[in-house]
Amino acid sequence: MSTSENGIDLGDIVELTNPALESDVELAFEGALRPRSLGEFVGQSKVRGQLQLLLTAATMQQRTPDHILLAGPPGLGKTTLAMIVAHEGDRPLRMSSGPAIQHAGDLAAVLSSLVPGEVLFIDEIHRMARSAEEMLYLAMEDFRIDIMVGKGAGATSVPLDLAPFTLVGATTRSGLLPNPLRDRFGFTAHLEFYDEAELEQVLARAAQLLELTIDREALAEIAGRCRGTPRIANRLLRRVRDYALVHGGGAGGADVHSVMAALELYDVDALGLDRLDRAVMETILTRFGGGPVGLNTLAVSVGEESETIEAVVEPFLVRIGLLTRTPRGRVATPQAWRHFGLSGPEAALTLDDL
Ligand SMILES: Nc1ncnc2c1ncn2[C@@H]1O[C@H](COP(=O)(O)OP(=O)(O)OP(=O)(O)O)[C@@H](O)[C@H]1O
Repeated sequence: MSTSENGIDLGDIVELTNPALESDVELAFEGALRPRSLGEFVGQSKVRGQLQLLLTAATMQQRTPDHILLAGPPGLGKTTLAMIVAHEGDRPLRMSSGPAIQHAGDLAAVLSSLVPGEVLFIDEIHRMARSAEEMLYLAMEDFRIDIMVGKGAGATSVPLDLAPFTLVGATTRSGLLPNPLRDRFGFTAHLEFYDEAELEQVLARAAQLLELTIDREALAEIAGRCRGTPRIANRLLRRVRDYALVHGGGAGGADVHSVMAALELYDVDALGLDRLDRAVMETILTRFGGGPVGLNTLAVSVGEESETIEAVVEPFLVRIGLLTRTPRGRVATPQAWRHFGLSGPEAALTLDDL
């Protein structure tokens, strides 16, 4: 089994070839590449500095760190940071998610079994049941919950003390969190998309862990196409590694030509737009004359959940200047018309043309 310089076992990841295990392999791959300390975590320097201060102060005072909310689009490192919070303070970590907490009882079971100082990570915290949310208010503030015993007129609430813990909540939609919950976090970190220099660092680190030889030009080419997102950077790197392996006769090195060929094969264009990004933009441009078009209409037209469009697709398209959000709906920018090789709203097709 091969072990990287950082002591991470990669052999079991590389050796798995059964397609049925592909998603497990992806997960293992993601896990193996996760930075384990704030020092290893690339980019987000402001957030790193803020977290470092919060964690150091808690250690100096020998108390549990304040509750932390991590907000931002998927794949920017929220889960990784939650793990680092636990790891840096040498604290146990419990992982859960909003969709798994559909009743107050689900949350009570988790909270009542926490050990002192434990870090509780709740991913997609905006999707937790309202009744659980209310229980969480008291738990976060007083490390206490009220358990209802009995039913109807005879029901009584019994207070239950909890071990002090740190809640790390992650959300892609911080706007959906009720204010009372948001206010109970001692610190909110807003994660931003990564710039290309940072993504090159993420990729160089991952290539080293994967023992893949790749030059700077090739790293820059991938960095420009990964939507400002480390998860996508790592995923594209994996496809490039496959390509280099197959077409390089097993030598395993990658250059800019193998990067371009691999990414073209997987339909990742020069701006890093993927199939869904392109479907959204082409729908706005060709079916709706460039917009404005409402979110729900757009979602139905491309056959995707409106939540996915809003949280995953749009932030990136807005960031790279292809889309603007207006009160009347989404509008394609002149840059979008150019990128898709169309000459302007007058070139839009009518519905009958499609
Ligand atoms: N700053 C970073 N430096 C290096 N690698 C990173 C960084 N941020 C994220 N990654 C890598 O990107 C992958 C995805 O990160 P992570 O799972 O933490 O994202 P997330 O924000 O929790 O996503 P989601 O919202 O979908 O749960 C991980 O494999 C991690 O190794």
